[in-house]
Amino acid sequence: MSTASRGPLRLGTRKSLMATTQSQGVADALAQLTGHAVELVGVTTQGDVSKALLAQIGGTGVFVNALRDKVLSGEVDFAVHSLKDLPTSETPGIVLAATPARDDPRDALCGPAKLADLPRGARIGTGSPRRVAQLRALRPDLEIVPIRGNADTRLRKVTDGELDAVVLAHAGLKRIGRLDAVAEVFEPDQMLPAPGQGSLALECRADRDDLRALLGTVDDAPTRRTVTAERTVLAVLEAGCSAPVGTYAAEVDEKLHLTATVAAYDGSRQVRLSASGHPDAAEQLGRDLAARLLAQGADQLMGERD
Ligand SMILES: NCc1[nH]cc(CCC(=O)O)c1CC(=O)O
Repeated sequence: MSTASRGPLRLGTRKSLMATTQSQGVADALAQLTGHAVELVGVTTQGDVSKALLAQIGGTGVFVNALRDKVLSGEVDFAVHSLKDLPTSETPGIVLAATPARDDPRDALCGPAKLADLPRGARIGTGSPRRVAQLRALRPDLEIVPIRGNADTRLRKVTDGELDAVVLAHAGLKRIGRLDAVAEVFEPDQMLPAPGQGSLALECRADRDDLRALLGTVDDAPTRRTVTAERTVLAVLEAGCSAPVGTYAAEVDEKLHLTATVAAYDGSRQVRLSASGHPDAAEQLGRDLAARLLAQGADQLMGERD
């Protein structure tokens, strides 16, 4: 089956504004680089249908599986995901064909003031243990309120006065056109992002070599290396996207730098370590750093919950 003879490429995407914006960006880039028309196919995932279910089964994979099913059945040619929503385990029959150039990986505080200027006991909304733990380490006085829902819903809780601020990914806010809500962007030394945050993932069937090559045209090698280092830490720690694990990798002067943290859920303790290495040894760098985190008690920390 040649890709060229089958009409437009069908791109499977979730239907939210954030997802369709990022998918359209990929579609446009592919069309420009390869001359192939790309059409978006909206797919409803379990995570979109039921908030209760999302809470029950946890974040890992709920946004991903419905898209993967459509890729495997051939209903779509490939899918675009937020990389940080992808479990680290491999899926039989599916390959990660490309990671396009990463958007800003940092987290952002959305509200009327910077973190240091919020009043004592201010109410901050986030459902992510990683963000909870790092916020508590920065400002132990804050009241942290668990929230769910899409970015717009969360931002509305601030404008409605229910919360003083919320923490969201800068990349997502940019994609939905809401950077106006940002009061402060956290530097990695304040808050380490989720592994792969700000990156996209293009997945297709492993047996479609022609398509893999075509999708590979939008791959960005430095992004691939940095997210490989970050996600290897997560994989070795056997943690998912809802674990209190933060990472940040970047290439500077032809070296790959990686920092990772594992925090207790109550933010009382964190282990945080850094390492540098050759960019072509990203996986080894991640593995070694994870081993050092474990040696310093990372698994005990992750086991402690309030
Ligand atoms: N867990 C939901 C999710 N998945 C990806 C993003 C943002 C975009 C990205 O990280 O690529 C978000 C929202 C958020 O964390 O604020």
